[in-house]
Amino acid sequence: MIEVKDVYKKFGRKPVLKGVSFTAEKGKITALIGINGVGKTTIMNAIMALTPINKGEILINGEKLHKGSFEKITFIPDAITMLPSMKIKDAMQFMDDFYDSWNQERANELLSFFRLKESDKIADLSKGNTAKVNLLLGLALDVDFLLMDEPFSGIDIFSREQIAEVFTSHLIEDRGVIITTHEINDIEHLLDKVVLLDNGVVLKEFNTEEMREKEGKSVIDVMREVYRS
Ligand SMILES: Nc1ncnc2c1ncn2[C@@H]1O[C@H](COP(=O)(O)OP(=O)(O)OP(=O)(O)O)[C@@H](O)[C@H]1O
Repeated sequence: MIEVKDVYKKFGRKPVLKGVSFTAEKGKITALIGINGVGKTTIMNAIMALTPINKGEILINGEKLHKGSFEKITFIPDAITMLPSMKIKDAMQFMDDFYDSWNQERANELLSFFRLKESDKIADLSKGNTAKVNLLLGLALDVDFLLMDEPFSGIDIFSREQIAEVFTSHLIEDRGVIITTHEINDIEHLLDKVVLLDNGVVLKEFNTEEMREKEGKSVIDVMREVYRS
């Protein structure tokens, strides 16, 4: 489980996170949702220890992030900054050399699923195909938790559907996923839990199935209620 406990973060004098708490479990997809600038990426960065927090605690399977944690958790950022000068096959080799958890079989499956060619240079790919490579490099790691920041950003509807399909086929198994997205419609049916953020705090955290069954509300219905009140 990932436990984010009462996390505070300021940039200069500007408070961005003001006591954020939520959990994300293995085998489930948890979505962090909120308007631009609410602090979703900051939370992802804090979980990965890419940005220091001012107060609070973040635990992964009950432990603070340490060197060994990077074999348990991986982050797929929204812009591929990794390995642009490489061909896809060299990027895969790099990942294999770097991570014990690299799973080449899964990488090959994803490569053919996305119809990517391993001889293609990453820098020459379209935005959608770059996002797919990004996803492939993250998903082919056998980790417990996967953090994905805006995997649908700037991607056409067909590629979005393809990526959403990967969520069900390759992603979950017994892994835990935290995703940030503005494209709720595409993946609402895949989400197990939603964390709605605003103004540096969690406004509401709910289980999507329970919400549907007990209150007959979709994620969008709850968002309308929470953000318009
Ligand atoms: N390194 C930084 N230095 C100063 N301010 C920052 C830094 N990183 C983020 N911020 C500010 O923190 C706030 C939250 O940013 P963040 O990127 O976490 O939001 P977000 O919810 O992911 O937004 P979006 O939906 O647009 O991706 C913003 O006001 C942003 O300008």
